[in-house]
Amino acid sequence: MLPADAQAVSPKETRKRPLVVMQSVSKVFSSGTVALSNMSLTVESGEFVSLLGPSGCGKSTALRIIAGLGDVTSGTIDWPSSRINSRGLPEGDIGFVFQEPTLMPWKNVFDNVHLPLRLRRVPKAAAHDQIIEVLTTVGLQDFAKAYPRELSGGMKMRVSIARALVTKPKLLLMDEPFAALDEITRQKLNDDVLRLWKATGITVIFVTHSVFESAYLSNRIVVMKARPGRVHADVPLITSLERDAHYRTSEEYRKACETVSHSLIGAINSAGDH
Ligand SMILES: Nc1ncnc2c1ncn2[C@@H]1O[C@H](COP(=O)(O)OP(=O)(O)OP(=O)(O)O)[C@@H](O)[C@H]1O
Repeated sequence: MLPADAQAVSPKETRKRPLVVMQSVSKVFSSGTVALSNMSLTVESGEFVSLLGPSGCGKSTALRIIAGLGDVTSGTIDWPSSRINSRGLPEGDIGFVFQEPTLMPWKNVFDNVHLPLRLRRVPKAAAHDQIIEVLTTVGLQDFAKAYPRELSGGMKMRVSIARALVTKPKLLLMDEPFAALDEITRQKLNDDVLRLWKATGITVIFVTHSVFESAYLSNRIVVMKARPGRVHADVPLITSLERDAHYRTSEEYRKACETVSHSLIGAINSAGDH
């Protein structure tokens, strides 16, 4: 007979288990700025969630708090399906991709990607296969010896993604990673991230200003509003269509963009209302 707790969880429910639960989180900086007020958000394993909202609505603050890069003023962050380490973060790590690639210019691509493993005292030789594997995943296997100055903006961002993935995290947090790139490169990287997400089953929380980007990538968009930052709407985006070049010109994508755009306008118009 199964133990009682095993009986209580069907396989479907196991898949749907929350990975991270933010409950009534508020963040007030020492300047007095209320960046977040009573923000609640549950993200389940395997979701691709975008946080979308106007500048200053607290998207980056929320992401940094989830990553353990900042503390909360009140409220809680829980990881119901993970073992927690001494820093209050889930074991198995979190990958973080910033808006800037933040590579070390004096190190080559291989060494830049090695960094998170080096911090865990994994020597280069032992990490070799893992690093080449993740570079292959982002299409940079032939650039392991190149230096950041020899790479395009899109390639540098791929290195940054490889560095975030090299520890095989369960959760990938991306803070407007492609905002500084040209449209074509951005679309290519959007496709790469989607491919990675599908291949690995990783959970992604993606911060963006772009309605079009969020509607292309996500299966759920959390629209935020400002003054103070909080959730305005939670928009599920379910489609049977493959997210590819055809999807970008489909009626379904156009409708998704329209729905999300209306929600964002509502968030902007009601900012400051309580
Ligand atoms: N370290 C900090 N100290 C004081 N105020 C801060 C700090 N970081 C962010 N803020 C303020 O908190 C609010 C939310 O900022 P945050 O960067 O989270 O918003 P955002 O939605 O990510 O904005 P953007 O889209 O412009 O990056 C803003 O008013 C910002 O000025």
